[in-house]
Order: sequence, then C-alpha cells, then structure tokens
Amino acid sequence: MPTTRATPETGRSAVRALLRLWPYVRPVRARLFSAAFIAIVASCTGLVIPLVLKWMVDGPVAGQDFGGIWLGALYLLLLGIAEAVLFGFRRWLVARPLSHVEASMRADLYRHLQRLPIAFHDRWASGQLLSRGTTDLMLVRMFLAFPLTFLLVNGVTILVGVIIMLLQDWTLGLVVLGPVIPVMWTCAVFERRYAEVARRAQDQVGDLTTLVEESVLGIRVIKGFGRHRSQARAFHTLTAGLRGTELRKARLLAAIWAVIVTLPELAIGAALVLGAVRVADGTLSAGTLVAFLSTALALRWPVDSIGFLLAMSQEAATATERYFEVLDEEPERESATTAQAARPSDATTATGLRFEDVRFRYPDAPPGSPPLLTGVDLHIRPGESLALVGATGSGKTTLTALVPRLHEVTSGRITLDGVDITAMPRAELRARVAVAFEEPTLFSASVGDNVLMGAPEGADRADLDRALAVAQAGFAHALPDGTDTRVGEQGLSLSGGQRQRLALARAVVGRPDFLVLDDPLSALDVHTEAAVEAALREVLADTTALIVAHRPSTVLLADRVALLSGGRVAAVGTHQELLRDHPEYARLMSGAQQSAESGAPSGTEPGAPSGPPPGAQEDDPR
Ligand SMILES: Nc1ncnc2c1ncn2[C@@H]1O[C@H](COP(=O)(O)OP(=O)(O)OP(=O)(O)O)[C@@H](O)[C@H]1O
Repeated sequence: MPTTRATPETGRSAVRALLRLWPYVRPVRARLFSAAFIAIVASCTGLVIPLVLKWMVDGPVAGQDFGGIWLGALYLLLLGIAEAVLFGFRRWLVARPLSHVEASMRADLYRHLQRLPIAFHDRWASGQLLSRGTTDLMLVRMFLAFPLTFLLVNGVTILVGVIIMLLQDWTLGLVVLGPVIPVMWTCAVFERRYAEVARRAQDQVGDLTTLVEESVLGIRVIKGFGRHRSQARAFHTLTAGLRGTELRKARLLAAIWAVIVTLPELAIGAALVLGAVRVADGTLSAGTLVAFLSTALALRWPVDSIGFLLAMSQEAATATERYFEVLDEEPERESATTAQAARPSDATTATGLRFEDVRFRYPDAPPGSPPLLTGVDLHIRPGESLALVGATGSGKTTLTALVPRLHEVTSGRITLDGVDITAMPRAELRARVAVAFEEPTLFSASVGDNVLMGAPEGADRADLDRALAVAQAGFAHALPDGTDTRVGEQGLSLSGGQRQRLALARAVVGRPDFLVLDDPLSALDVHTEAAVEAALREVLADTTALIVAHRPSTVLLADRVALLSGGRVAAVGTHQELLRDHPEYARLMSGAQQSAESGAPSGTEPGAPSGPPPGAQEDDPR
C-alpha cells in the first residue's frame, strides 16, 4: 500500500522539520531552557577542573606544599560533586515536561485520526499510523531530552574549552583546532546520508508493524489455511530489509565516529609532543601543559558525542515529518453552507431519503476507470423500507456509505427530509442515520457499551433491552456477566451471527429516523433470521430504511426493492414485480435461493451480465 514517501524531499531541512515541534514545546519551554542552562553550568564546571590542576602542579606540587595539595584535592572533589548534582537536577527538571509533550502529541494524533475521512484510512496502512504514534513519538521525546540540550551544551562547552586552551597557549590551541574543518565537512555529508536511511528505516518499521498486526488479527485464516510459512517468509523479507537499513545506519555512524574520534585524538597527540618539547625547552610551564591537555581531554566527550547526537536529531526530524504528514491531512470538514444552511421550505416535512443523480468514483480508483455510480436516482418515502439488490461489486455498500457521508458523492445530492446531507452538520446527520455493516465491528468493551454506542447520551437499560430484543440478541443476557460481559478484541469471542445481532441492536437502539443496513442478517440461520425479521418489521414500521439484501428472505422485509445495475438504479418495484419483469433480478434472486438452499454463499460473481434488463428504463425509480 503506497503510504509514505520513500525518501525525504530534496532540500529538506532537519531544522525546519524540528521547528514544527515548537507549539508542543512552548508550554514547557521554561523548564527546558532552565535545564539546558543548568547543563551548560555543569559542563563548564567540569572545565574549571584543569585550571585547579594547573594551580596545583605549578604551585603546591612544585613547592611541595602538602596542605595546598589537600586543599586542591578538596576543590576537585567539590567541583566533581557540583557537576554531578547539576546534571542530576537537569534530568529531574526535564523528565515530566517531556512526557507531557509526548502525551499531548499522541493525543492530537489520535484525535486527528478520528476526524480524518474514510478515504484517508483506505489509503494508509494501519501499521504506518501505529508506528507514527509509538516509535516516532519516542524518537521525538528522546531528541528533546538529549540532542536538543546537549548539542547546545556541547557547543558552548567546546567554545569555552577552546577559548581556555587558546588562552593557555595559542600555538598548542591552533594545533588542537586543526581537525575542525574536516570534521565539519564529514558531519555535513553524514547528515545528508543519514537522513535518507533514517527515513527508510522508519517507513520499514511501519510496514513491519502492518504485517504483524495483520498476522495477529488474521491468525485464524493463517492457521486455517496453513499459511504460517508464507507469512513468516513475508516477515523475514521485511525484517531482512529493516536489518539491512539498520546496518547501513550503523556503518554511517561508525564512519563519522571514526573521523570524529581519530582526528581530534591525533591533534591532541601532536599537541602533547609539541608541548613536551616546549616544557623541556623551558618555554612552557608543566602546569600549563597539564591544564591544556586536561582541557583538551575534557572536550573529548562533547566532541565524540556529536556523531550520535546528530544521528538522533536526524531520526527525530524524520519522525517529526512522518508525524506531521498525518496531521497535515485535511480532516472531514463541514461544508461552508452547513452553519447557516439554507433549508428548503419543506425542511420540517418528512419527505424521506432521496438520491438525486448521484455519481461516485473512489478517489483511489485506477486512473481512467469509469465511476462506480453513474447517476443514481432513488426515493425512499418516509417510513418506507427499501431493499437494494445488485450483483456483487455493483456498488451497494458504496451507495449505503454515502448516506452517513463516510464517502462524499462526486456529484449529485442526497437529501434527508428535503435537506441536503452536505448542508447538515455531520454530528446531526449521523445521529439521524444509523448504520449496521455486513462486517460487524465490535470493540473491546462490554456488550452493553457496544450496543449503547448507537444511542444518544442518557440511554438506559430499557433501551438496551429493547434493542437486544429487536435484534434477537437475548443470548447477551446469558453471558457470564450478562450485558456487562466484555467481548474480546473485535468481539472475536462471539460467533459471527452473535456479532451481527449486536451490531444490529447498536443500529436500532437510538430509534433512528433513517436506518441503513448492509446485508445485516447474512450470518444468521434461517430461524434466527425469521425471528429478527419479525422484530425488525415493527421497528421498520416508522423508520425510513435502506437495506442491502442478497437473499429473498431479507428482501421480503422491505416494502419495495431497487435493482442496482451498471452504476444506476435499473428498476424499482415489489419483489414479485421485479421477479416477473427483470431477468437480472430473477437471476440474482434464484441464485440466492439456490445457494441458500445448498448452504453456499449468496450473490453472483462480477463479470456476470448485468446490463439493465429490457424495459428497466421505463420504471421511474423515484
Ligand atoms: N476504497 C475503495 N477504493 C477503490 N475501490 C473500492 C473501494 N471500496 C470498494 N471499491 C470497489 O468498488 C466496487 C463496489 O464495491 P461495493 O462493496 O460497494 O460492492 P457491493 O455491491 O456492496 O458488493 P457485495 O455485494 O459483494 O458486498 C468494487 O469493485 C470494489 O472493488
């Protein structure tokens, strides 16, 4: 699934990417800056140690003053303790605000994902989203905790250290500064290359997460078909790819580490030789050489760490880009007219559900492919229930998904009681229209909570019991904790038919004005289906309903039937009328009848002739 860019844009700037974190960092900036300041003080405290050493070597040690030596040792001890305490304090200061930053970024991501249109979720693999909410945010937190502070702290420490060294002896100082230009050039090359592999690695983690998630959710299919070997092969291919990328990262890190460590060490070695010669000549005091070399050695860690601090910063920049790729996606918006929607004069008059020349094409459909719906005209009168029948893949599910605006019509319009659904706030629309999908999705919550998701605030036990009765879901009362029993992940601890009945109960519990049911009884045995139908008939009596049906028994629930064929409504009438006048309908229903009798799944396959039957256009679908 094409979900992310494989490589960063050219001209990408890590700094620009990281600056986007500012709104989240702003609330904790005081603590973060204080912590950075404390770290600078702690680090510079360490640089005082060589000066004390110089004083000790040139003073008490040269003069054999044991009191002075003990005093110097005490100073060194106090400086060491101060440095350790300050670094500890810094860590304490940043721990809490940084978890706050990570938590609020994760909350924003989750909130945004809920508001993104279905078209987005169709496009993006869930593992890619999961890895952005977990691994990427962890990388961002680690960047704020270490590289952000220590690139600054180490920069200041190196600057102060270099000034101290130049003040001690500028010739030796220049020798130590020799490798600066090659090291900076290496860092620049490293950053560019590392950004590329860091992005690849993080995308590969996303793909791996998707595969693992699919394997866990689809474990029944994998086991049932004995596909664990092929699944394991796919897993190994992805892990081998990720391992290769991680090794490339390690090689790059090793290369920069080698340059950053070796060149300064060589320079320090050269300064040591030169300094020793000058001490022997008497042009440099031994104390100055000790102080100089101690300072140079104290700067080793700040210099050595630059490599991995840059690597962590690049990973955080990539993680930030990946995070904002999702956050920058446009959420579902209310149309401009929604707020002051010009409602027609008959807005309060119940006119039912009407499709007017509705056309639809999936945004991710192959280029050049024809639209799926090419002009659907259909009117379901108030209180009427209409069954939608059509060949597999004719677009029935798609048409039903347009009513609660899970997808937006490409052109044409849909009205509820005369009001264009795009001129209605989504919350209002979705409160008036209840849906039950063919694939019933349940959440890891109690049975009662799953059903009451479909009800407005304040729904009570009586509403729950009534909905369970309509859906013939009395089995819920017999579960170990009744309707308080928690269903497992995705409700997989229940049978398909039980899940479907709970999904149906969820659709009817809120007594919606409009009900959209996508083949809601497909997993039920004939007796349960008959019982559900009898109860549904009562509900449907005062509800306007659109019911996708594959079987004659479901069709008979409805007052009228519409035949969807070739992207349009080819005919509307009663079951008997369509059976008599429309061979395609008769074929679909007889196929369904036969498969129902033989226990095979219903529906015809795509490719079956599905053009409008003769005379279809004479039916007025409205
Ligand atoms: N997100 C999507 N992107 C692109 N094409 C899609 C998408 N979802 C469905 N389709 C395509 O749209 C067509 C109609 O699908 P739809 O699920 O609406 O058919 P249906 O009539 O409900 O089929 P069935 O009776 O098998 O449930 C199919 O060819 C399907 O491949």
